Amino acid sequence: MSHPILSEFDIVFAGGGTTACVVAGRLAAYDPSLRILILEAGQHTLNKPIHVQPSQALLNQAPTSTTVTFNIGNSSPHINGRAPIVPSGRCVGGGSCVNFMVYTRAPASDYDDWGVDGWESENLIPLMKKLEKYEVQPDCPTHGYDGPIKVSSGGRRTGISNEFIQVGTTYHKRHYADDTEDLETCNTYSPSQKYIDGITGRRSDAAHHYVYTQAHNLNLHVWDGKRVKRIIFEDKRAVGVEFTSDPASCPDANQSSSIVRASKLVVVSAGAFGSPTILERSGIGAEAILKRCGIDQLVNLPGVGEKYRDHYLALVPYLAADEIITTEALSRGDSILQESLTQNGIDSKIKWRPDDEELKAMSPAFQPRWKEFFQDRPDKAVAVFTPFAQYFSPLSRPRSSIPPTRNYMTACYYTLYPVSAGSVHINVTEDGKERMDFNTGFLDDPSDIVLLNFGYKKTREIFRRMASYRGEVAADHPDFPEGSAAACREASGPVELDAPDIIYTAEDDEVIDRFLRDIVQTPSHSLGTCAMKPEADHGVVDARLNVYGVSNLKVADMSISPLNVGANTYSTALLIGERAAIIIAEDFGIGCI
Ligand SMILES: Cc1cc2nc3c(=O)[nH]c(=O)nc-3n(C[C@H](O)[C@H](O)[C@H](O)COP(=O)(O)OP(=O)(O)OC[C@H]3O[C@@H](n4cnc5c(N)ncnc54)[C@H](O)[C@@H]3O)c2cc1C
Repeated sequence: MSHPILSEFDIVFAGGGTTACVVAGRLAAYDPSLRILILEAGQHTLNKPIHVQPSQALLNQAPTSTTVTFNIGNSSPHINGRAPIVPSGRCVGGGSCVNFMVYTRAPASDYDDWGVDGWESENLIPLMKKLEKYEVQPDCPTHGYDGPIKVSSGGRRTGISNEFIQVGTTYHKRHYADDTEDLETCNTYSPSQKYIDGITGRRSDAAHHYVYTQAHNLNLHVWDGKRVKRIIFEDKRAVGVEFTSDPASCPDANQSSSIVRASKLVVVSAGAFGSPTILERSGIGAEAILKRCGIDQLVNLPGVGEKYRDHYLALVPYLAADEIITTEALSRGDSILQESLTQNGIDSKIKWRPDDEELKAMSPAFQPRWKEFFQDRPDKAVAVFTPFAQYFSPLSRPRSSIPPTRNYMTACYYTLYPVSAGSVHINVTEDGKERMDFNTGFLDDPSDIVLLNFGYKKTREIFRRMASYRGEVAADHPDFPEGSAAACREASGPVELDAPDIIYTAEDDEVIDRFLRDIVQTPSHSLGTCAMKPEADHGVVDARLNVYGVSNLKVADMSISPLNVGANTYSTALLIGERAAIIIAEDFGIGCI
């Protein structure tokens, strides 16, 4: 089939999300004569309130939203037969323009664990500093102060964050620190900072801070609403990209294919879902998968689409006192205080590690994982606990009606290094249509439910001691048997700090596990499907991000992360972008700033 050849560029990016914007923006600044094209399935984000105003973040996840893709996983018995939904960004700037702006960074040792030349933490820390402007506190040695990405408290803090810290440092007996994002500290209560510009109150995303700032550069092009089908090769050398209009973001556009040529490089940067599927459509992947889709194999890389990883999130709401400040009005669409426009409702947290007593109280199914992975690594947290100052129902339980108007607070906790892993591949249905074959792997390994179970109990103990606690939202908690000491109900106030912990029976534990398998969901931290590791170890790209077996083709986004990271993933996506820009500049002999 022949396609019209539109044009030629030096570099073409397949996908224009977080990492692509960092790489393209940096390269355009390093060498303004480079002809760069970004092909992005979603639409432009420039100055659109839904993307720049923090309080509107959740609107991107409304059921009718076209700014995210709702990736639907296969149903699994480990989550009670549910087909989980994992949103990912679909717009210029990708996840960075729709995410929840929670600022966390992985321990430096996570990057050393990757074991990849040039990606050791000592090489990456200068890049972490280069990318950020830490507005919270001056003179912190691991933070940056001149970078494009602003980090602040978001201004006004919601009422419950101090209560969470107060109970954490007394009842939960952990210390407090102003900053636990120094790449080392964990198990310490702290404020939670945000990817929000403290001066303008706007979201700090990759599109506005790397690409739209280069608007004067006529060699940097962004074509939105363009879905990349595959990479075009000549003798295993990537020379171009075939694309159509994206049917979701441009439903009325002509769907015929076009080709654009890349004289120097194609960078696949379509995220943990888009990147492996573009490679597979281009003939790069496992033989059996390509064969079932009728695609001729160009390179046998069985690692493509494998080892999908995420974090596991539970959202458990509580009733809260009438007099506190929440962001409840935002979710109801009520008129809100001007200061709340720059909020995301998350103001404190702990990156938690269990102590001996807590470990003893958990099911022994977690012990081998603790010993093998966590015990001797004091900088690795097992989960993040954070209070959210409004009602938040799990993705799996859409409520038919808005909950009664009153104040709520939600315990959000997510586990950081689950053992379970999944996969992302293409498949073709009987009617010849392509669909994604996506296994999340959620809770496949028995050790993973243990931490979620204990997280429910521990966050409940913390929440029921917070001054604003007024009981549980029973419909969104486990349905404990009648007479259980754990039964959920409305309360007139908190229990005393030294009140005894709730005692759960074996039957209660089963109910909690069933509940968690019903509600566990993604925090949208998908990664790992085009891993940067040796080819023999099912790797897809080498240390310089080159796809094995072909030339002029790199992958740069969260899909290259060879292992999970102990943090929300925007920080790592930005970091991969900064490192990729340097690698490409070096390949091209361009000096970097
Ligand atoms: C709803 C949500 C909330 C999150 N909250 C937080 C948070 O609070 N804090 C945090 O640190 N992290 C958060 N994250 C995670 C973080 O934003 C992501 O890890 C990060 O943005 C991923 O960057 P990426 O470059 O790998 O992929 P993306 O930013 O997803 O970019 C991939 C881009 O490729 C495009 N694409 C895909 N396929 C194609 C194709 N075939 N053709 C053309 N384009 C294609 C997509 O439209 C997308 O724009 C959140 C993510 C989401 C989705």
